[in-house]
Amino acid sequence: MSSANVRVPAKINLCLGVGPVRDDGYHPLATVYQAVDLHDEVRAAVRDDDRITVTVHTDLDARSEIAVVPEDDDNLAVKAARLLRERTGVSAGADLAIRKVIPVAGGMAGGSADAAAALVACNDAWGTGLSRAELEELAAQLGSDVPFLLHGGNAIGGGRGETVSPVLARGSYHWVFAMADHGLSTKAVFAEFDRINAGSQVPDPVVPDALLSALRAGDAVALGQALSNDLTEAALSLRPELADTLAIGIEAGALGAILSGSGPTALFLASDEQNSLDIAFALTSASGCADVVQSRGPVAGARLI
Ligand SMILES: C[C@](O)(CO)[C@H](O)COP(=O)(O)OP(=O)(O)OC[C@H]1O[C@@H](n2ccc(N)nc2=O)[C@H](O)[C@@H]1O
Ligand SMILES: Nc1ncnc2c1ncn2[C@@H]1O[C@H](COP(=O)(O)OP(=O)(O)OP(=O)(O)O)[C@@H](O)[C@H]1O
Repeated sequence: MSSANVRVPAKINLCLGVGPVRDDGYHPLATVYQAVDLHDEVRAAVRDDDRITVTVHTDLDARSEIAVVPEDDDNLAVKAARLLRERTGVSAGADLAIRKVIPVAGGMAGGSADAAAALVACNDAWGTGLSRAELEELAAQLGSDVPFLLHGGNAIGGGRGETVSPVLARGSYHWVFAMADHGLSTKAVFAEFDRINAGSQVPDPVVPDALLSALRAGDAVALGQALSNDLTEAALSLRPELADTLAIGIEAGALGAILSGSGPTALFLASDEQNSLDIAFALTSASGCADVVQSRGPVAGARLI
């Protein structure tokens, strides 16, 4: 029986501009995504019958939220496989096996990553032969972040996050991630953003010029200063202790610190390997911080291995 294995990265948002809520409940975004070296793997094995099953394997048992990754049709990887099957009319089923490393509900698009990986894995295992562009169309239907996880590298995200366009960027960056011991719901953080901004005029979001020129120049110091996230106030309102985590990393010499997407993962830009170690060491003692990971970015998007 044919099978395919795909490696897919987590994402961070170097900036996350959020506009006023749209009629469909989503918010317009202006973001710069970066794919980082923290990967899930998804294997698709073709079945004789038409069932699509999923199993999730992880070493992340220190973080209890792993229990909430569904091993049924609610798993985003299964939804991706079903969508591809509907689109192509293929009749086969698949057994999906996810090796989970990306934190769950951490603001690093873990579920979206598995959906992107499942599209690439099933497209190969079933021999359905859709192009990258065709897979990106399906990806946008699965979630705001999914198209970027196919793309990888650095990219500007528009619309509700699903439109991805290239950005001129140089350099490889050292990141430190502080994973929280409890996830935050993306939906709840956007709802808190609306609550905080009720009655005020939220401007249309933009990608800051300072961030684009820092990336063009490959200037880590300037990038550290340009990092921004419009969901910070909302996420801190729901999880005030994250402010302490951000402060600890800055105190340890980080070039910049922000929450990843809707949080609660906090991310820190380090100047080099030694600075990254110093920040990681300082964070291990932060309360509410379940794990600290050193990483690099950018890396490629979902790829067959
Ligand atoms: C916060 C980010 O991670 C930034 O990259 C993404 O916007 C979230 O992407 P995602 O998890 O793929 O989000 P989706 O599955 O599309 O949406 C989850 C929920 O988040 C809210 N949501 C999401 C994206 C967006 N542009 N506006 C929203 O208001 C909506 O309530 C939605 O029901
Ligand atoms: N394959 C999957 N991996 C993780 N979570 C999944 C998956 N499929 C469905 N889910 C559900 O999606 C919820 C959000 O998980 P996810 O890890 O994608 O959040 P996130 O990283 O905060 O997302 P984002 O950064 O895109 O906002 C989980 O609580 C879980 O119930």
